[in-house]
Amino acid sequence: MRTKTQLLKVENAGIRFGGLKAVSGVNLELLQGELVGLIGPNGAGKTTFFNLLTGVYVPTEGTISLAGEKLNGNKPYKITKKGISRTFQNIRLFGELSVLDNVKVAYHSLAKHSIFSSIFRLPSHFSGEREMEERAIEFLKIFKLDNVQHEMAKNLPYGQQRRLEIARALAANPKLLLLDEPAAGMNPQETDELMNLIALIREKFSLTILLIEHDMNLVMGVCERIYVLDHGQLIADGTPEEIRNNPKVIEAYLGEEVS
Ligand SMILES: Nc1ncnc2c1ncn2[C@@H]1O[C@H](COP(=O)(O)OP(=O)(O)OP(=O)(O)O)[C@@H](O)[C@H]1O
Repeated sequence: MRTKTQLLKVENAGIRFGGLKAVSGVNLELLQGELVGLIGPNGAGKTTFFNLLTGVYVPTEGTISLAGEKLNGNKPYKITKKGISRTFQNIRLFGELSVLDNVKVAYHSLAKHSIFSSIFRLPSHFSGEREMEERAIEFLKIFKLDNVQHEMAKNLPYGQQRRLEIARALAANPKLLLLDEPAAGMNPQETDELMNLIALIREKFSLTILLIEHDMNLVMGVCERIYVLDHGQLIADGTPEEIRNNPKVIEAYLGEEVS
């Protein structure tokens, strides 16, 4: 059997806000191509952990490396370029821009053609722009959003906005995609479709995915492994079956409604 390469390595990472250790001593590893869940009760530190991975916060302890390269201290846009993209718990789209432009914006941040060629509208600018648009439309097709490409993002129904956010994150060509509660606010049918979509994009783009989700059916259904945070610390990791039966996890969730 071929061994998989390590993509993300997090060693003893944490952050404190004043006296509060929001995340502490986290060790986590993702292999290339894995689809892994990150769960935990409200306030456990999941989103803060994503903020550490993406450079929104600088860890006050530990190290984070992607493909062997240390990321600590890099600005978020640099970390995106190095290969980590994310979606947000509360959807963040450019509401006044079209669906297509929302995806193209992500390409622009990575575009090879220079500002000089853009300002002076040189041929290289137009070929770059055309290529970008074609690729963006390809993405929208995968997400079944090509038929609404000229709509303003803010006018899309909620489920489509969630899909657009994932499409935009993917357009940055990440190695690692972080999804923060992608099924929040979706009905069961939309959630099912989303599960299939996540499996499909992982396959198609050889992606590694880390998924925060409160919907246990979704997490248990698609993830190969799951990490569990509670009060900022990892209390368990394992297969969905192991996590389901782990007494520490059950205790952490006691009093919480597990959907
Ligand atoms: N910038 C900040 N300043 C101070 N405290 C913060 C900051 N960001 C997060 N926290 C605190 O860190 C803890 C973890 O919050 P976080 O949002 O990461 O939890 P979560 O697991 O994502 O929760 P939920 O499932 O409800 O989204 C909470 O106590 C929160 O109040």
